[in-house]
Amino acid sequence: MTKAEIRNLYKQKRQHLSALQIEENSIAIANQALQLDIWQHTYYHLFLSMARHKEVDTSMLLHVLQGKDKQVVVSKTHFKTHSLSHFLLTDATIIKENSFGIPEPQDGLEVPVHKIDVVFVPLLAFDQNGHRIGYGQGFYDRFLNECRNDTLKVGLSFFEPLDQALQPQTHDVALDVVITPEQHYWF
Ligand SMILES: Nc1nc2c(c(=O)[nH]1)N(C=O)[C@@H](CNc1ccc(C(=O)N[C@@H](CCC(=O)O)C(=O)O)cc1)CN2
Ligand SMILES: Nc1ncnc2c1ncn2[C@@H]1O[C@H](COP(=O)(O)OP(=O)(O)OP(=O)(O)O)[C@@H](O)[C@H]1O
Repeated sequence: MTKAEIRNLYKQKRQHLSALQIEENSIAIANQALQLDIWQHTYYHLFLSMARHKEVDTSMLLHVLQGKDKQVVVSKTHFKTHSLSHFLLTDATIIKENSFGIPEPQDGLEVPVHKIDVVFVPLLAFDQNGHRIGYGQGFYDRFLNECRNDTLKVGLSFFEPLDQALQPQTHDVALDVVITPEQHYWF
């Protein structure tokens, strides 16, 4: 399968999930995350889910992070430059959905990328080497390239890895671990 075919297949697979499956699987992913050795850090980037695209619901993970008193970083999407800017999530942060249905902070304290210790990464599909396919605009490829080498990159997926290996491009940064409802994969 080509990258475009995989992208479309996994978009469809997601659209077939019911609201209950999304909720249960997202809880299972948050519980899997709790088992991992990833909680010794300070700054955690979390993507805020696009409900219309039936992404993993990260609100349970957000509660976990807040319960552990972590610094939570959320991002604003800049479609013109295909870039993200990062803000500390506080009680005062106002979150609004942009025109793509991505909840994002309006303003606040901007966090420099190099401070971020752990990044939870959205994806459509991933392979046995930790390579991922996203929506194809390179937002996370760019962001992960800016991160420190020791920043932990954690993918979240409703589905198990692809059988076929993806051909990585030079800008592709491999994930360190992917969490699915059933298990997790370190690469
Ligand atoms: N929650 C979340 N935030 C994220 C990402 C993500 O995958 N998930 N992104 C990861 O890189 C970036 C945003 N990428 C996006 C890419 C495409 C569309 C979108 O809606 N595109 C088309 C068609 C999509 C479809 O066919 O399903 C549209 O306009 O309808 C939205 C966001 C940055 N922020
Ligand atoms: N670090 C980068 N600098 C410049 N261009 C980049 C960079 N990373 C990715 N791109 C460009 O962005 C486009 C999309 O990349 P790719 O198909 O790998 O996205 P993806 O991993 O599927 O999606 P995403 O990262 O948006 O979730 C490509 O045309 C690629 O050349």
